[in-house]
Amino acid sequence: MDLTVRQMDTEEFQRQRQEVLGQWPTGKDVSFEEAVAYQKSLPKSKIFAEKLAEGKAKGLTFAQPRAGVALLSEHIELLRFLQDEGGADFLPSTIDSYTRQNRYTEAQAGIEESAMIGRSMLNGFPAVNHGVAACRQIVESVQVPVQVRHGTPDARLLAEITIAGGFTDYEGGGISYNIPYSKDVSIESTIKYWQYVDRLIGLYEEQGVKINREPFGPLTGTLVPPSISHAVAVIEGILAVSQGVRSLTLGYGQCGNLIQDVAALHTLPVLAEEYLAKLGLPKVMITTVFHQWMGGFPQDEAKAFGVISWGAVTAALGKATKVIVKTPHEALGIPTKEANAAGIRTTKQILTMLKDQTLPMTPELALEEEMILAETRAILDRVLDLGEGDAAVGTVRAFQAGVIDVPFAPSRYNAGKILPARDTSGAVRLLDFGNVPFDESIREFHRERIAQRGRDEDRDPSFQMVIDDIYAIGKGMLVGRPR
Ligand SMILES: CC[C@H]1O[C@@H](n2cnc3c(N)ncnc32)[C@H](O)[C@@H]1O
Repeated sequence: MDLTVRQMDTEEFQRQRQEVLGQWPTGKDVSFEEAVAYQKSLPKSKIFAEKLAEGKAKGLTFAQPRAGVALLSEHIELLRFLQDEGGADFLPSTIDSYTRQNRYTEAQAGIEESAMIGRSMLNGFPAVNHGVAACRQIVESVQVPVQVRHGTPDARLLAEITIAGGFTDYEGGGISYNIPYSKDVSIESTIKYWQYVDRLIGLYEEQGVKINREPFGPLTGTLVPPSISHAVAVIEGILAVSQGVRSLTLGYGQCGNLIQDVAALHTLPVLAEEYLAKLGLPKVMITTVFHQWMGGFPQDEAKAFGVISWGAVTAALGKATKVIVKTPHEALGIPTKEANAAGIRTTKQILTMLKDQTLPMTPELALEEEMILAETRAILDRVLDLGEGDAAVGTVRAFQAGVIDVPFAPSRYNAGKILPARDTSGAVRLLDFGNVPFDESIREFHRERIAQRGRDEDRDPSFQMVIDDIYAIGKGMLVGRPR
């Protein structure tokens, strides 16, 4: 395994670059020097890292939707609507599934079909096919910073084109865009692909261009315990900073219990700073992003707004820098622009009402923070041991050993031995620990709380609880109580 966490050398980067820019005709429009000049021509109001820094300093929580459609003019119309009618503080361009799999020929067919039929036949914006000039048209058509949101294991060409196109933030990572999104792609290969992405951004940073990076926190979005998602987020932060990234937004997907989720938001930046320092990496700007519930949603729109609101409350009380907004069409599919804007307005109403409130420190909150810190440190320390100090090598070995194990992940590189279930207060605990390196005191903490739920529900803790929890929110509950 020639994988290493060390910064990619220039020769290797340039060798890959020739291949990457040749993967689709639009790659030929990318010129690094010209793109640096274009990025530097952008007003500060369009630089993601600048606005994030301002929000962090002021203790604000910003709202950002997901959104993407096939054709450029419709995509611009959609983003402007979400900015003007939704009040979005940041805008996305959610990339379609074909592009995420580097299937640009099918993306092209989707564009042509959409133009013919008059509606989007893709589930996102095919940025590679549209190319650099089209991305710049998007950036120049809106007033707020724009981010690339996707799920791409090999995201090298997408990064080249969208960053040259003026996007100032790039989501994803070699773990978080592999394990939840692929079945048969090795972790080593995607870590390497993403080291290219992060090295490209490092080269922009060396030219004075700020590009923020946002590892994908929620992973499978299904009962992922904070320690697992935090371990992945911190590792992807380490991998990115090692390649020259200097601005990170670390993410976490809502689990649903307020105390646990606020504890997760408090501890994530603490852990990132701790491990970046431990590895002697430079200090970087760290912000947080909270994803409103990523699991199954109620079909009923009023109930969906309830779920959206609960996520907004948690983001506000947990002082996340940014919250990713869901829509009342979540259970149905790609939302209309009206539904998407409504989700943002609902969220911003709550963010504004709660901006002067915080959740007080209580013994329960302190205990949750202590547990998340202990659990995540146990995982990260084992990863570094396995890698003999190299976080990249350690990550590959940690997945092989089941030390990092993401619940309900499709990847065959994921052990899939751990089993999460909610305790009686709705906090996500582990019913089965698999091979995650938790000591007896941590295990007892989880076992006792799940046992208490069993007593409350008059049933033995079992896989049935997990199934009930997965369907619970769609049925209007949080904890999947038996009939
Ligand atoms: C990470 C998965 C989330 O992204 C959302 N999503 C995916 N594609 C789009 C899209 N094109 N427009 C709006 N939301 C989208 C989807 O609803 C889900 O909540």
